[in-house]
Amino acid sequence: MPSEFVDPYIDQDTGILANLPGARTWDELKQAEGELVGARMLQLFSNPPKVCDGNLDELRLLHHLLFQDVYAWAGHIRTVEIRKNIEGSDFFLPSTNIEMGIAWSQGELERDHMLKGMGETMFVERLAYHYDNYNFVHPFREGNGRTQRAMWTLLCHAAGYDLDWRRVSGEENDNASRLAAEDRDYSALVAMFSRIVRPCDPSEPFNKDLISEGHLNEL
Ligand SMILES: Nc1ncnc2c1ncn2[C@@H]1O[C@H](COP(=O)(O)OP(=O)(O)OP(=O)(O)O)[C@@H](O)[C@H]1O
Repeated sequence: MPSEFVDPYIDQDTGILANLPGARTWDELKQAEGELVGARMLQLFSNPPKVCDGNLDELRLLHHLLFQDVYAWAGHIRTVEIRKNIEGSDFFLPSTNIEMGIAWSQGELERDHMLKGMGETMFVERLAYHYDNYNFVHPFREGNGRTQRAMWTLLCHAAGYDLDWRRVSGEENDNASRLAAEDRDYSALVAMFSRIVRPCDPSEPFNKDLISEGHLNEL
């Protein structure tokens, strides 16, 4: 009989993700994550990286920067298979294919010139497509959404658009992501991004209002 799978990221004592702040319940962990990752998010955008092109090293750096106070494995790709906590939902890309999956997704972005030089309608459509590609890989055991929101915010700013995540709920983002992943239907992601993109001058610093309320951190 196959032995039961034991998730090495879970502390067998508490039953939740092993974590550096010492949280012992999911609620405690969510609160600690919110505070610690929120502070790191502000730090990231007070001195943003000059270049962002969606490669795996960059995602790992962003994940490490954001989650270093919470998880010992911050910045490391997952070694287990994961799916959304919905019964019957598909697993994300197998962990052994993560490098290949991000390399492919990044190649797609390069073919689209990192979303540069596009009018708003085209920009939003292509962003939805690429967002779904990265979503499907889910490189990390936890924190993919926040890492990805930081990445897209940086990349889109360089392409001439800011994203106002304050106007998105977690539920809308999850539902739109699920529709794209399961049915190849990008309409809800397109609607979401259409509502939150704003043209910007890439040579100007980030608009502080878009970052300060912590919506990049917790939707
Ligand atoms: N069913 C789904 N299929 C594909 N992607 C999904 C699905 N549901 C949610 N997502 C995406 O996965 C992200 C969440 O991944 P994960 O839980 O690893 O990240 P997080 O940073 O911990 O959470 P959050 O994004 O909620 O703050 C969401 O932001 C969304 O983009």
